[in-house]
Amino acid sequence: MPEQRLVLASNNAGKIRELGDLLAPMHFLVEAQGDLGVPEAEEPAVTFVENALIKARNAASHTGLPALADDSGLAVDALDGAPGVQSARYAGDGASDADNVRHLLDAMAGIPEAGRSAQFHCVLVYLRHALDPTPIICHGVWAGRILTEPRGEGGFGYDPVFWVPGKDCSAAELARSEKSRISHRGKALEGLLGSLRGRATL
Ligand SMILES: O=c1nc[nH]c2c1ncn2[C@H]1C[C@H](O)[C@@H](COP(=O)(O)OP(=O)(O)OP(=O)(O)O)O1
Ligand SMILES: [Mg+2]
Repeated sequence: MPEQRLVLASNNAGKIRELGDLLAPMHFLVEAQGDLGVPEAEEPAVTFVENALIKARNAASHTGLPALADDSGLAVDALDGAPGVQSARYAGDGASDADNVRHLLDAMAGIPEAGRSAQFHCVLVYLRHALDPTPIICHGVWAGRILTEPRGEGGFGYDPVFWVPGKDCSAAELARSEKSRISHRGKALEGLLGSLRGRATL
């Protein structure tokens, strides 16, 4: 089968790595939007699904290619779901992963272990073209707990402070393949690939 080009509507190197791994067995030639000159989209919405649609449509309209976007983040129960869709800019515009992690640990100072439950969410949107009226939309959730100090060198974002129950380590201490098997992103992509396989045309 010939390879179908697909633009990944993300500028996050960690996501691009993980999505690339997971898409490798499919007949896609995956290209990151940054390599195709796609300008970054604003993410003005209050839901992951709306932001993911905006990012996918932006990439599809600038390239004329099918596009896959990922809008994701961390929801902490003790913070009423924050940082949520603000996860990437929790410590302010242009914040680094380390800045955001520190801001989160400060916001949760003094909260005991039993009150530190949290979930990662990932919404993936696949558009065949910018005006595709039937996007594929998949949502994956990963439940865990927020540590009091970072642990591990792998992954990205909030992985060093996300404790994975059942694995007894942080998400940053998991092998990349193991994280992808159980993560919010891995689960969302599993759903997406199932929907794509059921379609006559990609
Ligand atoms: O598996 C994950 N492990 C750790 N942290 C994670 C993960 N998945 C999302 N996150 C965090 C990173 C960022 O703080 C926010 C996503 O924000 P989000 O706007 O979707 O992505 P982004 O701005 O980094 O890249 P882009 O919009 O170009 O795809 O949630
Ligand atoms: Mg973003």
